[in-house]
Amino acid sequence: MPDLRARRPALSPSILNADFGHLAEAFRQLELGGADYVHLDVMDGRFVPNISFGLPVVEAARRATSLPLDVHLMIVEPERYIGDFVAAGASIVTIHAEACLHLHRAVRQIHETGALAGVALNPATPLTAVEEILPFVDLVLIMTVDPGFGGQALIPAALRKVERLRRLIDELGLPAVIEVDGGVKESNVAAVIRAGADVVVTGSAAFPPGGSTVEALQALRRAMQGS
Ligand SMILES: O=C(CO)[C@@H](O)[C@H](O)COP(=O)(O)O
Ligand SMILES: [Fe+2]
Repeated sequence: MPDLRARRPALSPSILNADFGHLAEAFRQLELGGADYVHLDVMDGRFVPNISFGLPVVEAARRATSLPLDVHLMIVEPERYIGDFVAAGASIVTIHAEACLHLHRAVRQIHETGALAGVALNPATPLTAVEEILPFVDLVLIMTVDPGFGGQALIPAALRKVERLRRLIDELGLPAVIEVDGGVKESNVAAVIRAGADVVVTGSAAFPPGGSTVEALQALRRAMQGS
């Protein structure tokens, strides 16, 4: 399992905006560009209005790359599929607090399967939704857009939530890392890191239409270092 605290700030590009006809090439580009993780956005058409992909793509990703797979489950009742996604190759399984009634049990289930556990919050969900589970998770994912689609603009108010979570985690001395997902690009990634992100997800910024993913990731990394 990856040591989430060893690589900070880390880059977890999402393949949502990649060319699905050439996924193996997308994984190669992410490795060449120096990605730390690969972010896989699983959407069920119920928790979010969009359907993306499921287990076969996670399995294919596992075969195509040695990078740790950071699986973001935007599905209702995620506890029903935790074992399957870990068996498919997920290193980190992140479930939404809004989608899961018994978070404590689900987080324990993720750990029992041998993966790292993350809990995600939508922009309108207050931090109190994760306060009680915070000591038990490896990662908290703060959505800076409403989930469901790539290419949306980051909601600036959501960064204030990242700042508050940073303070809370540091005050309590907890090991959980903060991942920020949605609308992160070269022009705002430094601000996202200054707000307290340990891991940043970039979807559309990692796969610019007609552009180079390797160059995009290198530019993001430079911007991250200038934070
Ligand atoms: O979870 C999601 C969207 O629901 C994200 O991971 C997006 O895939 C990120 O894409 P950009 O906002 O960076 O284009
Ligand atoms: Fe995501």
